[in-house]
Amino acid sequence: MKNTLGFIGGGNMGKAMIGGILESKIFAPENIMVSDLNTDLLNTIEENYGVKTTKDNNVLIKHSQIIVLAVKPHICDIVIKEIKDKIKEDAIIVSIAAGKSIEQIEENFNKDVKIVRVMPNTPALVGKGMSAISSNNKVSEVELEQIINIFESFGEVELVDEKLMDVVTGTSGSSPAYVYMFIEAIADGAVLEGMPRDKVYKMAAQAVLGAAQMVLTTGKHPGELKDMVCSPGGTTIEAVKTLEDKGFRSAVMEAVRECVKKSRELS
Ligand SMILES: NC(=O)C1=CN([C@@H]2O[C@H](COP(=O)(O)OP(=O)(O)OC[C@H]3O[C@@H](n4cnc5c(N)ncnc54)[C@H](OP(=O)(O)O)[C@@H]3O)[C@@H](O)[C@H]2O)C=CC1
Ligand SMILES: O=C(O)[C@@H]1CCC=N1
Repeated sequence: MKNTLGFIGGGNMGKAMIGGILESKIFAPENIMVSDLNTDLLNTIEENYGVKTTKDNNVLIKHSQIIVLAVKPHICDIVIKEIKDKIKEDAIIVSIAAGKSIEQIEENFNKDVKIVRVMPNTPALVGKGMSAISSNNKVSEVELEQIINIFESFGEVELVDEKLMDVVTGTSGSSPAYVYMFIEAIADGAVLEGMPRDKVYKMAAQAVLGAAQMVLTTGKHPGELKDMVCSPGGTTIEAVKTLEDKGFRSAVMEAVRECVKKSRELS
């Protein structure tokens, strides 16, 4: 039972985490189990990752010390109902469901359970995840450390006050989607101007990667870094003016706000 990890739900986020964890080698494939309703998906996961799979969530909880709820938020209630009577006392439940509060999960279990709430993101798959973590008071420091180690194996971790979790969803949980749209839009602009499509995604993505790395490593304000690209009377400031005219910042801020609102509604 020790050091066994189970994923209930082998969809996009479950697979991204499994990929990141296996790459870092903190768990051997035979110590990871995935349960899902979809047999084809389980077969693919077993083939690609070499982990154990089952269609029965109660088989999974028997084999796993740490159980990640990686199903859609409304499915969590159904899954908890299914497993709550058989859950072991020392099991740690890790919920990654958007908008599901620790209190709601405790109510669903209706008994003392160790619960950690995490908001990860899909770049976990390539070791560049960002995860925010909160836990209830049943989780010991050692156990929390164990969970932090798992999420640090595929990226960065921040401990946050649970009341900020919905904001985290809008900030790092969902934002990879906004960034992919941004990359796609830069690429489409380049194609419009005659660049072959096979080159544009690399160019746009590498620029985004490098810019993000600049924010993380220089400690400079993003505005200062932007100013460093804008030569006086040059090309970039023309682009910046157009983005301002079209409401780029406001659109992104509104998008984050709507995302956070939806996450709050889920609770
Ligand atoms: N995707 C992301 O970027 C992120 C997602 N999350 C959270 O992760 C959770 C999963 O999201 P995501 O991976 O995108 O969703 P997916 O729909 O891709 O994956 C969920 C998986 O769970 C399966 N499932 C449904 N019911 C059950 C059940 N009763 N028992 C076992 N498995 C079941 C689904 O099967 P089927 O499709 O057949 O229903 C599906 O394969 C959500 O709560 C989301 O809020 C958090 C951070 C980021
Ligand atoms: O779209 C969603 O609901 C999930 C939560 C964060 C990212 N994807």
